[in-house]
Amino acid sequence: MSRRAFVVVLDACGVGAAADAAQYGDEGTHTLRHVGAAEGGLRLPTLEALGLGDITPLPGVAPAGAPVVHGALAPIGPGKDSIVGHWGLMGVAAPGPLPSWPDGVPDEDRDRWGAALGTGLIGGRRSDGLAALERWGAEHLATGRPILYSSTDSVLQLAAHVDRWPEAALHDLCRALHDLLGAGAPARVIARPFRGRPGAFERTDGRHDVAMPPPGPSYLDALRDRGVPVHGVGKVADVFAGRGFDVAHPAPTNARGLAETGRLVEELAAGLAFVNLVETDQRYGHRQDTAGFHAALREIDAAVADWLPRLGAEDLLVLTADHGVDPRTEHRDHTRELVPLLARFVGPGGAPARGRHDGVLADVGASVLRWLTGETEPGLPGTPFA
Ligand SMILES: O=P(O)(O)O[C@H]1O[C@H](CO)[C@@H](O)[C@H]1O
Repeated sequence: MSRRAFVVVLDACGVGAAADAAQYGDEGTHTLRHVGAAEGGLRLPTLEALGLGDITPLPGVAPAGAPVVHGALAPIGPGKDSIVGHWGLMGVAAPGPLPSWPDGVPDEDRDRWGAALGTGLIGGRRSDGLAALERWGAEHLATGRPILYSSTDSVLQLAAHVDRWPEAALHDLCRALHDLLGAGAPARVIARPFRGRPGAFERTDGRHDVAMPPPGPSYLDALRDRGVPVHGVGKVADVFAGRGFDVAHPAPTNARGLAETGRLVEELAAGLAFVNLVETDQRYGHRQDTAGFHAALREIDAAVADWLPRLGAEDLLVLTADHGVDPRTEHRDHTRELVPLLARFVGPGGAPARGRHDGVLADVGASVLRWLTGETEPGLPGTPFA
């Protein structure tokens, strides 16, 4: 059997507040609806035809005549960032809240860490990433000390100018900080290299996430145990600390991610391609740039239109997300939301499978395992829809 599965994560494309969103201050959030409202309606003909507008009412997106399997999926553990979202899709939940610094890192900790690393650190506040560059970039250039900042997520970030810190050296420094913090480390320490001059700093494509391994086995491990090849595109292999992946294809931009996915649609002989398309989060979502967000969605829509005719009866395509980043919130952080499910595959009768499936993120991993191997993994959560 040479079955294939493509799971494509449209980063941060939430479809409405999760049941416990109030605990995160995220009542009433709905990323895609509010992006659509801000842009006078979403123009996404391919996703519309698949059934995006059947999942939830969205400005500009009509219900489809014959939607594929579609619904909304809820998170399976605490948190609302990429790492817990991607873990959740593959059946792993964080056992509890992971270390975070929503009020910033205390100065004494920042200075102690900086001394232990031998570099010194500046900043330390909770900050938007681009604002952090403008606030501390000149001081960083003058001192060489990397900029430390936090968010509401279990994340610490180190930003450094490429003239001061080659990207590889910054990646090593993030690994060193993660190791230094040991059991108190966040889920991720993220390297944010940048270039340019004050007032015109810009990030490079050299982002790197140093992540804690998932706290338990995932559907990726279940696939590998059964000899199924697993490919990661974009940051997905990083957020699993590489665990469960045979091949990682870098994709710092959506253009790269879409091109890599198109190539895998063409060439992958068998197995899973697990894809993250980062720009609706990193480039547009956190910046509350709804026009950019919509343009990125339209590029994805066009790519999906290109893939669909190249998929056969042995192929499963899942379009989903990991969390939200609602542009209407006062903060610019992630939002605790349900994520969309659009699953295109041929059902037992030989016709395209149709119908509604509301469940949890882990249903994606359960479906991939069953699609590719015919088996289930009783120790992991999730109900297959395929
Ligand atoms: O503002 P930037 O640096 O993009 O940071 C964002 O990126 C982190 C990882 O997704 C989040 O925790 C959020 O704070």
